[in-house]
Formats: sequence, C-alpha cells, structure tokens
Amino acid sequence: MSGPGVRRTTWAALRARRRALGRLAAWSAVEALPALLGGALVARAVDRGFLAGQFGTGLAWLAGLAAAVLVGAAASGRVYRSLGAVVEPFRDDLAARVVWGALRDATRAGGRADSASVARLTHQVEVVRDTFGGLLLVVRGFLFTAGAALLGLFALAPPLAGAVAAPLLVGLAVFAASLPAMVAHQRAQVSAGERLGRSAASALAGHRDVVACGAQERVVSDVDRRVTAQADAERTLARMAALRSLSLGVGGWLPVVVLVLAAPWLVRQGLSAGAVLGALVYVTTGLQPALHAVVQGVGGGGLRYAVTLDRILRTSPPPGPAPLPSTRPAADGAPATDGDAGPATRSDAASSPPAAGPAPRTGPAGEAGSVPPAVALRGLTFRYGPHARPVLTDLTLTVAAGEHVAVVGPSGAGKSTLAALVSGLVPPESGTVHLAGVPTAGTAPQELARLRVLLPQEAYVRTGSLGDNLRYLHPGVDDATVLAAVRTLGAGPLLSRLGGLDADLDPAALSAGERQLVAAVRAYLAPAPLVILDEATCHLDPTLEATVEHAFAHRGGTLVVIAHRISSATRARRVVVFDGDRPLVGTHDDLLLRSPVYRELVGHWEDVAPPARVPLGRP
Ligand SMILES: Nc1ncnc2c1ncn2[C@@H]1O[C@H](COP(=O)(O)OP(=O)(O)OP(=O)(O)O)[C@@H](O)[C@H]1O
Repeated sequence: MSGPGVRRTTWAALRARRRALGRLAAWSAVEALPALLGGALVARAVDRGFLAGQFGTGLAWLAGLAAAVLVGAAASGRVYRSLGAVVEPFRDDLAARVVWGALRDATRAGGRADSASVARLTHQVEVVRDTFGGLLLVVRGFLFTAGAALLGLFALAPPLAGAVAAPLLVGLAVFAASLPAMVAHQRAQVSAGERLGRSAASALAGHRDVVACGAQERVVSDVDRRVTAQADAERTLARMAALRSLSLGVGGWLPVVVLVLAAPWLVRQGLSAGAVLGALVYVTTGLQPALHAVVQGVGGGGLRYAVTLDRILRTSPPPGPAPLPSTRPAADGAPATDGDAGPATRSDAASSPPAAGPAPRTGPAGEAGSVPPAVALRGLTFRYGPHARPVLTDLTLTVAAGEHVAVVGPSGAGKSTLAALVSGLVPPESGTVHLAGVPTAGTAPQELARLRVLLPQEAYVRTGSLGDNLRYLHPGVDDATVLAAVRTLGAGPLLSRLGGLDADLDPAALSAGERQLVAAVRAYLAPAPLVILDEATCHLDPTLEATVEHAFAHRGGTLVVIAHRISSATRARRVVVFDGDRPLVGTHDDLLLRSPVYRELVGHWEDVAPPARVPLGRP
C-alpha cells in the first residue's frame, strides 16, 4: 500500500503489541457472533417457525438472534478498549519522534524552533493516530465479519458460499489493483497541501520584506499557483472515488443479484425458502457492510495513514541521542574563512560592488550642500490606533546622505515602527518623512523601492533559483557583480552548499540565518541609496553579522541599523536611543554620558556578549 518504511513501521507497531492485538482479535470474534449466526437463525425461524405455522418457535429463533446481537454489542466496547491499547502507544512513539526531530532542527537552525513545521507534524501525528485506529478497526472488522458470514453461509448452503465469494473476491481485487494509484494521488494531494502551507507561511512571515520589495504581485501569483495545484490534486483524488464505487458494486451488490436470480433454481434443487432468506441475511447484513467499511476505510483513512506516516518518517528521524549544538550550518556559523571575508582586512574598494548598489555617496551632512538628506523626519507622531499610546511623538531627525546610524532601545520602544515609517510602509499620524528629498506620502511603492531597501527580521525567500532571488531588486546585474556581493557578505559557503547561482532554492530548507543572508545580498545589490536593517542579522553569528554590517557600511549610500547587539551601535557614526518619550541622538561615547537607558543597554549587552570594538563604520 505504501513505501517500505510505512509497512515496516506498521508491522513493528503491531508486533510490539501482540498481547493487545490478541485481545482485540478475541473480542472481534465475539463481536462477529451475529454475523456468524444471523443467517442460520433467520433460516430456522422461517423454516421451523413461521412457514411451519409455529409462530412462537419462529419468535424464539429470532430471540436467539437478538441475544447474539446483544453479546456482539457488548463485545464492541471491549474491542475499542483493546484498540486503544494498540493505537495510543504507537501515537506516543511517533510524537516522541517528531519532537526529537524538531529539537534537532531547531538546534541546527540556530536555536529557534520552526513552530509552523512542529504544528504541522503534530497535526500529522494525530492524523496517523486516527487513521491507524480506523484502519485496524475496519480491517479486522472485515476479516471477522466477512469470515463469519461466509462460514455461516457455507454451513447453511455450501453452493451459495461459492456463488457469493466469487464476486466478493473480484470486487476486492479491483480495489486492491487501484490502491497504488490512489496512494500516489493521495501523496500528491498531501504534498500539494504542504507546498501551499509553506508558501503561504513564508509569505506571511516575510510580509514586511515582501511589501518593502514591492513584490506583492509576484508573491500572490506564487501562492496562487500553489492553491491551483492543490485544488487539482483534490479533484483527481475525488475522481479516484469512482473506482471505489466499482469495487463496492461488484463485491457487495453482485452477490445479492446472484442470489435473487438463482433463488428459484435453488428452491427447485431442494433449498428451503428460509435458507435462501438466511443467505440474503448473510450477504446484506454481514458481507456487504463489511466490504463497504473496508473499502471506504482503506481507500480514505488508510491512504491518508500511509501517506501521512510516510511524511513523518521522512521528516523526523527515529529518536536517538540529544542533538549536538555544534552542528551549525555554514551560513549561520560560517566564520570568515573565505580569504577576503574578514571585516578588518577588507578594503573599501574591494567591498564596493562595481556595477550594483547605489550611486556614490556624497558624505555626511555638512559637506552635502545642495544634496538633500537621506532621511528627514519632521514632527513625526505615530500610534497604532486612535486610543493607543503614541509610539513616537513629534520626532524630528535628519540622517545625512552617506551616514551610518544605529537605532537602539528597549524592546517595544518603537524601533521597528520607526523603520516602517522611514520606509514609507506606514504613514505617520502627523509630520512628514522625506527620503532624498522625496516625501514618502503619496509616493508609489515602486518609486519608494528605488529610494530605500528595508531588510526586516523575517526575510522572504521565494522558490526559484538562488540567482533570481539575489537579483530580485536589481534584475540586470551581471554574475560577476552578484558573486562579488556574495563574497563580500560572507555568503560564499552558502552559495557553494546550495550549488551556485542557478541552484533551485527551497525556502523551507534554509535556516533562518541562511534566509537572512540571501535577503542581505539581495539588498546589498539593490540600487537604492538607503538601506534600513531592522534586526536583519539577528540569526547570524556575531562574526558573520559584523561582516554583513561592514559590507553595508562600505557599500556606499546611507545605512540605518536597528541594532540588537551593542557591536552594531559601536560601529555606527551616530546612535539614536529610545530613552523615554523622545529619542536621543549622539555618538556612542556621548550617549554613554547622557543616556541612562543607553548605559543600561550597553551594560546588559556587555553582560551577554562583550562587544567587538572594531570600528567598522565610516570615519
Ligand atoms: N501592528 C501593531 N499593532 C498594535 N501595536 C503594535 C503593532 N506593532 C507594534 N505595536 C506596539 O508598538 C510599540 C512599539 O513596537 P515596535 O515593534 O516598534 O518596538 P521595537 O522597539 O521594535 O521592539 P522589539 O525590539 O521588541 O522589536 C510596542 O508597544 C508594540 O506592542
């Protein structure tokens, strides 16, 4: 029915619970009592009771049938209890496997668990549990009920057993023959659902990145393609249901037709009317419902079981020793080993992309003269709702073209809000934002994208080639420039691991740090003169983060870094600190004297990780 892993795991689960299975079989046999006796008791009730004019005798035989039904119903309760003893431990084993796999992946991804995939896998474990239980129920139900009905039929009228068993076997054969195709379509449907989920989740997680890049239409069309693919897979699966109906028709209804057509001949051969009626009882109350249940159960839940378990087995390794934190991937943990990647040794000229990035910078304010500032905020006030506390009140700030500014502050102070306002992603309640002299209010997204690049914490990486992703904001840029940017940002090991610029990217297979690195190179290559990094390097280790910031600091143009490490602030020429109601602006040393919040942040950061005090910003 499915891959060897599924079969092996299923058999192992069953073998490990032999005792519980034995109990299940015993209670199933008792439960099948009405199926075994039903036809025979009805035959006797008719022949020896009602047709013989013995009404009471007929009722007595039927009372026997009622007793058998009661015994069967009582056994059903025990069946469910035994079923739980087989299914629940299997579910626990799978859950342990999934949790272990998630821990392993989280460790590799740099300490952050992928909550979406954990939720998906946990949901899949529940699907496997339910479908495994359902499958066991219908398969053993079929074996015991159909077996009992055939046995009873054979005892009642041996030639009839053969006439009924033949179409039943043909129906089962049709069903079994269609199973591989059904499994394949079911697998396609599950994969399509997963691809859709991944695509939608990464689009939602990276929505700021998507909007900042003006990539909404492209992302919508990506997700739309996935939706269509999933709908197609669902439709194909629905068409396969016709095969199930065919096997039910042949195996369940053909025996009834055979019996009805053969009845006159059988009676002429000496078979009693009660026996014919009893045979019909065996077919319609035993064989037919059992076949129906097994075909629907295996063709529906059984397929889901096989495909879903297969997914779990592929994505979650069997539990083993705890994952080691030293298995960091190249992108997150890559030290600056590729000759020219070290921040302290690279020259400005070497790290400036020749044909990408912004026009040459004009230097900090003062020398700018007629050049408008890169960012000019005037009387900026913003709140998230009419009754919310203002996040920013009357903020005025100028960042000169070519300047490198860090923004720091406690969590929730408003740093990301400031980044969104500066990028023009949200309009201020009052005040103005100008980028290179252009007001963000009323400026089209495409025009804003030419002025600035915002790199948020959750980077969006689309499916397609690595090269396509890196060129997204500068489509015409040549390979040499892209490769130079990759080296400058320390993404060489990632490029090698992925197999070059033409390699296809599976965004879900990248760690959060790798996605940030791809987005950083993409932003680095953009022609926009202003780069805003909003905790955009938080998943990189400090060395790689320094490499990336160093690259941006020497890229040309203006750099605003929403900092999450003190090293970013010490690298910047000026620091904006959210201290109380009004942000303070100054140099690192200046703010150490003036701002208690800044002193506190620096103290906290230094406790966590001593800053690398290599001055990487521009002089
Ligand atoms: N979409 C939103 N709707 C309502 N309130 C919001 C929204 N986004 C942020 N806030 C609130 O605005 C304030 C500033 O949030 P913001 O994310 O800008 O802070 P931050 O300094 O970037 O924090 P962190 O360092 O934790 O990211 C916080 O009180 C936050 O709860």
